[in-house]
Amino acid sequence: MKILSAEQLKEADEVTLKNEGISSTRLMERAASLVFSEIHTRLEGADINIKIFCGIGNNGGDGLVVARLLHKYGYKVEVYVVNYSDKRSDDFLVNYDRYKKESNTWPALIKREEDFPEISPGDFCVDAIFGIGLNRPAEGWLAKLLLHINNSGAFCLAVDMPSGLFPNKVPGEDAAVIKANYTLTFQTPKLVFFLPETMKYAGEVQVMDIGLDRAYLKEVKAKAQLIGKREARQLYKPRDKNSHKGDYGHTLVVGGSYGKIGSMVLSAKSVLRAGAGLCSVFIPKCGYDILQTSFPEAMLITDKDEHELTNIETDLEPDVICFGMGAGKSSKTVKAFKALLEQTQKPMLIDADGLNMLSENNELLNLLPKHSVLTPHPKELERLIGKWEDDFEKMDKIEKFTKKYKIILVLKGAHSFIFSGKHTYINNSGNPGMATAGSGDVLSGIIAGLMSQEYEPLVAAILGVYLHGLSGDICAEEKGYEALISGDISDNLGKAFLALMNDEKKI
Ligand SMILES: NC(=O)C1=CN([C@@H]2O[C@H](COP(=O)(O)OP(=O)(O)OC[C@H]3O[C@@H](n4cnc5c(N)ncnc54)[C@H](OP(=O)(O)O)[C@@H]3O)[C@@H](O)[C@H]2O)[C@@H](O)CC1
Ligand SMILES: [K+]
Repeated sequence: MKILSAEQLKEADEVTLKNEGISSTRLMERAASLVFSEIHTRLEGADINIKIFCGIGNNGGDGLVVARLLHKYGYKVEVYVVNYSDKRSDDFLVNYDRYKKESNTWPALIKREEDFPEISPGDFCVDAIFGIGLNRPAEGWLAKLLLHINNSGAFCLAVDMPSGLFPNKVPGEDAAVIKANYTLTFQTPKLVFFLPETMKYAGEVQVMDIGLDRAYLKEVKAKAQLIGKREARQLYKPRDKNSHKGDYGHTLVVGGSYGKIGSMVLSAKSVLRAGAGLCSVFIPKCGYDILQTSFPEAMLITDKDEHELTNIETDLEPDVICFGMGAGKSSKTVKAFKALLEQTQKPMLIDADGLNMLSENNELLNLLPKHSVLTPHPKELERLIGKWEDDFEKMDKIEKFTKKYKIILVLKGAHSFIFSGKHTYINNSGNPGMATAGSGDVLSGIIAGLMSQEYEPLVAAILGVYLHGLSGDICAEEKGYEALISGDISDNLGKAFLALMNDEKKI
């Protein structure tokens, strides 16, 4: 699903009005009616106090439509107009009158702290103060109102965006922003719902299709795309019945050092679980028994050194090399890595200590084969590209980095981001149970395993990250977050492939 900017959404709004020949009031009615339906479906006529806070722009107009419809259906509604300015939008005014007519009451006006209503923890608040039109931080009594809603302990549903959250930048540290429990957002998700610094504000997000112009939505160039099951499924290549293991490629997994052979077991297993035809493993001698015993499906080659990688020599011609897990970064290993890079033309997957070696020996970056996939977590990323001010600057820096070295970068996190230089893809599978040792080793194996099956590196990265998260979701259903360990993610990858093609299953 495309993630559009506020400017693009406004343009889509205008194109829709023109092409459908409808008024903006009609479009507001359509959008806000969906919000009402969603609330009505969930509350089922419950006898609770609903407090609706409306700004004076179009987000406030949406709030007034919701208020009118809830009132009509017999809900106990109190409406507060947050009077931060006298410049009311036309559709706000239309719906202000409609609300008054429907309810025979005047909404309460909030223009200073003394006007704040008491909010009980059992109340249901609707935040329709600001949407995508926020252009400066909320200040003074307005900021206090946002915090008053947050501190009330009441359930808060945000319309389109939590108020105080900018669509295109990170709010300052002391900024007042609504912390919504739930956000019903119009047409496309907003980028800030997925960035580590801002994702806490939106709570659970649901996208409402308000029927903006299809042709516009199809044509518009989105800066980022959200990857859910539908998008991931389109990337999957079904197997030909008449095929053999040679058709699914050969991955060579290189890494490991004394005490860190487990990471190699996890990566290598995941290579085959992801469907690669063959998997060879190159490790220091000390890992021989461990690997042969725990993963007999792999072919094994050892370094001359007992404890670390010193010379990665093989006669193999793998389709992809997955490098770095548990490798350490001694000077001997750096030398071996350099020699490996010099011999390799095909895109590689580089993870963990492979990334750390790149950060400490920048000249190696120039040796990376084109379209290689790097899979850092935020700390490894910082070592690679330096510090950033906020998530937006981080994204800019990553874009430049990926363009400069012609690589693909997977930034691991609650929502992993995949950067191709031109586009950004945001993964929407996975859960907090996956924050566990070895989870990244499994991901490297999955992506490399897909690369060896002739998935383009970018496609392998996007599909691999999605499947990794989906498998984690399946594991979490069975085991809960705490007990989930990374071997489970690898072992359940088969179920993830099945779930990818299965509409009936919830995940
Ligand atoms: N996209 C679509 O297709 C549809 C969109 N719809 C809805 O429209 C919403 C966007 O509405 P909107 O443009 O009127 O902006 P909104 O967020 O209500 O802000 C209002 C005004 O607040 C002001 N202001 C800003 N910051 C401020 C501050 N810190 N402190 C004080 N004032 C501040 C600023 O005015 P300024 O003072 O800068 O002139 C701004 O214009 C969108 O989120 C969705 O809910 C649907 O109805 C239908 C389909
Ligand atoms: K809002």
